[in-house]
Amino acid sequence: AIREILTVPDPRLKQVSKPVEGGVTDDIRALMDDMLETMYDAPGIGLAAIQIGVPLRVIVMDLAREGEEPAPRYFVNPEILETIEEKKPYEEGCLSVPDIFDQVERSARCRIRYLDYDGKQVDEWAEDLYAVCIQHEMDHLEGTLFIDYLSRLKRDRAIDKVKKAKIRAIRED
Ligand SMILES: O=C(O)C[C@@H](Cc1ccccc1)C(=O)SCC(=O)c1ccccc1
Ligand SMILES: [Zn+2]
Repeated sequence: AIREILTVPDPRLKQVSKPVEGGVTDDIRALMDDMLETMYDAPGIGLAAIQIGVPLRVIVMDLAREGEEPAPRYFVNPEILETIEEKKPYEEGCLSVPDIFDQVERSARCRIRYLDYDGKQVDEWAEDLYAVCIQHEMDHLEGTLFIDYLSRLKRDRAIDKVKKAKIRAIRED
């Protein structure tokens, strides 16, 4: 089912998400199915469970472009084990900070470990957009948004713009 995506300044987005206990159960898989459906509908390329109000360490992602075969990825209890020194800037967006885009620098490559949809442990290196997106999503699990890396002025302006857009949307209904 498509779930509501929380947007700033919702305080729930600042929660630190808890690890999934008891492995990848059918309930966790049902949650990830809803997350993926919600992400595709937005549309987006990633989603953390806290963005639909579930404070669990679960992430979904699909980096496939328009017209390409969907390539869904599922991450349960993901950890970043290593990052390299080299940093790269990228123009990021966030479904919880709609219509705001700004440059953020992150490690160019990182080594991640997680449980996949079937509960199997995966340990792999991420680079390019995969590295950018997984670091963005992992931040969500710590209650951190990409606008937290911007200046206070830019962050406050972004939050104000999202607030105003929400009020406009309510008036138009
Ligand atoms: O809020 C999120 O986690 C989703 C976010 C992920 C992300 C995007 C860009 C850089 C880092 C992380 C988004 O998907 S924002 C929407 C977006 O970037 C996009 C939407 C449609 C097609 C392609 C990109
Ligand atoms: Zn985000």
